[in-house]
Amino acid sequence: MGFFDDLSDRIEKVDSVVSVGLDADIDRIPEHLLDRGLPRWAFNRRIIDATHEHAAAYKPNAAFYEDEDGWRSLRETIAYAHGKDVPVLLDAKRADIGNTTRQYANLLDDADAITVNPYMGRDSIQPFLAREDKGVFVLCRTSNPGGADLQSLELESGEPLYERVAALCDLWNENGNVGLVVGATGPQELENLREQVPDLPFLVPGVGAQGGDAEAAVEYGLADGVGLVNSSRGIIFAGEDHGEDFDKAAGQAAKRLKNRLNQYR
Ligand SMILES: O=c1ccn([C@@H]2O[C@H](COP(=O)(O)O)[C@@H](O)[C@H]2O)c(=O)[nH]1
Repeated sequence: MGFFDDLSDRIEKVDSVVSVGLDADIDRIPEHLLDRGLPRWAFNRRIIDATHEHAAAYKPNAAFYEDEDGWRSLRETIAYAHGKDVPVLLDAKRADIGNTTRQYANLLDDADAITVNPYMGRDSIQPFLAREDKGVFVLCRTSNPGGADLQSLELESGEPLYERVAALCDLWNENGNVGLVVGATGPQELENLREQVPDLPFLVPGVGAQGGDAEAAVEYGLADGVGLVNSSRGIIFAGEDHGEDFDKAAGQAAKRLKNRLNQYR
């Protein structure tokens, strides 16, 4: 069983395509958790307890864990999510020359899937692609306002660069473990890409705090029912003003997003 088979089972089990983004920003974690040994882990544990019934996957972003306590928190978080049978996609956006990227690929020893950057070409992500049982989501058309600066540049053929990335990913998908990252803030690009690569599942960030198009995220993000629509801040900080009960609000936010997305499935 590969990552996308496991994800498909999980989606069916919880009737949800919601990816809960665990961007455990230490500056937004409730104050009463800050005196814990690993506040980000204490926070994530409560978030996972409150949201796992609605989560097709968890997506911690590595940026929020890149220090000594952060890596420990991340490892505990991944193990805890696995204890609840939820796959974990590490949003790390890695890639480098072969010798270096082989080290980055070790991140997949813990996580089930990862995001990678295609800018350095196939060899820079090959060690990830070679992990047949793991998912590899390649940045294609990102959700940020500057995403178009390079990704929408027209090549001589007339196609935008992001479409070339998608075409290459289709070729690189020899192990059936490749997906694309396509933001919900670009519904037209989502539609174009779905038509171009009908078999590749998408990770669609940008609904929630970034105001992306939830309907397009579902309509075009899923390939044969498989894909992920992510919200991070909109779920995990939904209870920011609720003190000790912050987790209940997160659980409700995850459920609300699940129900909203399910209208379009
Ligand atoms: O194109 C992209 C790629 C990745 N992200 C990441 O997803 C989450 C979104 O967080 P929200 O709080 O739901 O806005 C975050 O980790 C981003 O780094 C993205 O937004 N867009």
